[in-house]
Amino acid sequence: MAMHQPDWEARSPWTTNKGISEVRISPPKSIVSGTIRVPGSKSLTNRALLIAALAEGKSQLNGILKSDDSYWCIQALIKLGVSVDIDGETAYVDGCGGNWPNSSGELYMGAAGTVARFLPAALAIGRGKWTIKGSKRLSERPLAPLISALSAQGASFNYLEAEHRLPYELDVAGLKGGIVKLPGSMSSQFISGVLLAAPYTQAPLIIQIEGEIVQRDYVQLTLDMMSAFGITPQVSEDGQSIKVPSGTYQAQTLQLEPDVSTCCYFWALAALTSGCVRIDGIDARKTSQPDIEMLDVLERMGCMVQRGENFVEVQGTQQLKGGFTLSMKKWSDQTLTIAALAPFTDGPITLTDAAHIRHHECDRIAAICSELSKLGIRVEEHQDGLTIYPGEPLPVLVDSHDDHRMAMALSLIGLRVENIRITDPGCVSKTCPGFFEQLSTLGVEVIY
Ligand SMILES: O=C(O)C1=C[C@@H](OP(=O)(O)O)[C@@H](O)[C@H](O)C1
Ligand SMILES: C=C(OP(=O)(O)O)C(=O)O
Repeated sequence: MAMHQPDWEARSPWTTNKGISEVRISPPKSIVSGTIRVPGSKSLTNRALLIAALAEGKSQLNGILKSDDSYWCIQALIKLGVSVDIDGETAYVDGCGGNWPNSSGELYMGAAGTVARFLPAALAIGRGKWTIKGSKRLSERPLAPLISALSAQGASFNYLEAEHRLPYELDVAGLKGGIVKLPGSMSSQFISGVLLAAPYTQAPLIIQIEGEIVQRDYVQLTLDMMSAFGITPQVSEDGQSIKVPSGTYQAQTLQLEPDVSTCCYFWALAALTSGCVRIDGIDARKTSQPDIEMLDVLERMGCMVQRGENFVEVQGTQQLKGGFTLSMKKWSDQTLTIAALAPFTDGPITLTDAAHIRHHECDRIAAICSELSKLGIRVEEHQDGLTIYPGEPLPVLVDSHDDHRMAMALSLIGLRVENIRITDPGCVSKTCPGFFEQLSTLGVEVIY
């Protein structure tokens, strides 16, 4: 069967494993017990970078993620004329105060949904003409609701290939403000994207959200980051309307949290190996990153979880429990992780409310069903999720679909079964370039 070809152009200089066609994963030879540090959150990094670029003054962002998604965000900001200096995991951003120094050029978004959805509104507050391009997959991912909202606000989109898709030319001369209506059922990122630029519209802006929002907590992450830089929007009691005051973000020095979505693979590792993995730098009771919900599910499966003030430790168990249904609406990035844990539990697991992940880095529902089937695991595909049955995976070659989360989730199968082969391990660099290295540090056999 033909495997998905990587989109090499979207891999940044921060990628790892470039050109390596497959990786082979086998279980650790001894009990896993370790403490690790996980790189900064993609969601926090790209929000903080963009807000710092729009702010007045010089921000210092500590603990940034250095991955493809943040690289393309930084490159776009540099092309807009903002100075961004990286020293280790710290970014120094000299904000433009809402006046982009440059007004034209070509901007490449890589494969980053956050960049493609956050940047257009921020560009549209200024005057200029930009050509916006992205990876092949990003060019298939939905943008229409954001484009309609920005068009009604005064931005003009000229599509170079297909309507409402990347690549396009963007002609901008400021955003009017007032009421903006946006649906939230396809992606929360459209709402975050408009919010981030909203303090700079000509009149104060009010977002009216039509219907429900998937992964709503990511909108809260946006609101929290805006507040940290001095602009605090008001949210109506029912959560459907958000009023953003006019103003200018003020530069900050911030410490960003580790990426909880990445942490989940390592907590799942402990779960699957009866091992113990502690991750420093996370306070489970305080973080707003939605994927922290994974800890409750691991407990439900029988793991022991210790939530410390600045760490989370997961201790696995001999037999994981299954036999339940979970809604993934609020934290759907972990759908694939749970699907990879499910074969090793004692009962079927059904994951629901995740239809929108068909529009992520790949059609994630179809992709995970296809790869679990290749592994000999019984799965049923639903429009909005899947059911996975317990089983014994076969040692076969599986396809990462050029999707970091497919690769990281599928690698969990190799913690229980010798010689699980995964194509294109380099795709993890979208959010965690050091993923396989860290697996290996914890004693997992990783062979290229
Ligand atoms: O705003 C963000 O940082 C994100 C929002 C979510 O996307 P959608 O709301 O598009 O599903 C999530 O899946 C993605 O990994 C990060
Ligand atoms: C959906 C994801 O990414 P993006 O920011 O490209 O939407 C993801 O990281 O799982």
